[in-house]
Amino acid sequence: MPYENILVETHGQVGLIKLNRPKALNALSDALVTELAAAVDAFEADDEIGCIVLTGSERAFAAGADIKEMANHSYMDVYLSDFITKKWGRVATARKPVIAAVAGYALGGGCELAMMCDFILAADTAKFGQPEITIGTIPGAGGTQRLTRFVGKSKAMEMVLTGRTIDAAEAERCGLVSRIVPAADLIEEALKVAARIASLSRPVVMMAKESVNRSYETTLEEGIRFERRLFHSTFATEDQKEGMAAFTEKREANFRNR
Ligand SMILES: CC(C)=CC(=O)SCCNC(=O)CCNC(=O)[C@H](O)C(C)(C)COP(=O)(O)OP(=O)(O)OC[C@H]1O[C@@H](n2cnc3c(N)ncnc32)[C@H](O)[C@@H]1OP(=O)(O)O
Repeated sequence: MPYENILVETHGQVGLIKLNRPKALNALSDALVTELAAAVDAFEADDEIGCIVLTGSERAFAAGADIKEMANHSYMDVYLSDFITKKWGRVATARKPVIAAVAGYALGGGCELAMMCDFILAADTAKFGQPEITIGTIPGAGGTQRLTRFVGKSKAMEMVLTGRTIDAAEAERCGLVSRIVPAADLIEEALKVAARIASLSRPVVMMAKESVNRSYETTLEEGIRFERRLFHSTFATEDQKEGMAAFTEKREANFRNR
């Protein structure tokens, strides 16, 4: 599929998706979100790819849903089409790991998109916020739910009720991002981390991701039971045998994703 609003590259076993509407600060138009979902589908289906990096430009990861496109939607338009449809959430349902590499603005749907990824690497220029309240609406792509789980009720409430934007340092302090890197090194660092993940056992990486994600959806007791079952399952893989043999034999593991 030819893309007009994103750029897609492969770097070894890493798939890179770059949002590319520079004149609109990567505002998430319907066309862009459709292309993004298709690119994630393609990387998920590609056996060569073990990890995905999602990024924007130096100025903006994404400045939110496309306000100009949605401004005149009626209630019936958004209700009947279930606006913020399933394709918005495609990143969140990816089974392969997805890293958000965020520089500049990640606002509204942009912040929500970053939070759908498995973790966020932030450039020192990154700015996060949910400013929907300032344009007469509320977050609609998971912001009130995911942000609260990341940063806790008090900061999420302040951000959602005032639209206040936080910088990279505050985002790191409150656990929204895993770490901050200089803007000039962001993509290189994200690709390096992604390549490391992609070099590990793919099924075991997927189990680890699934288990961490379960912690958001269940009780501690159920989550620990779920983790134990997946932990047991790793012993049915060839890669667990290879990984532990390689440790014992003091050599690099050669995972075969089996
Ligand atoms: C997912 C759901 C349910 C909701 C949402 O996401 S609602 C959107 C939330 N986001 C926002 O409210 C942020 C809107 N943008 C801004 O506040 C500013 O653009 C800025 C603070 C990010 C940057 O300001 P700056 O002065 O540096 O740049 P601008 O001249 O304002 O923007 C450049 C260019 O981009 C267009 N733009 C920016 N954001 C959006 C957007 N979300 N939707 C559509 N277009 C956007 C902006 O209009 C301008 O283009 P023009 O010069 O052609 O008007």
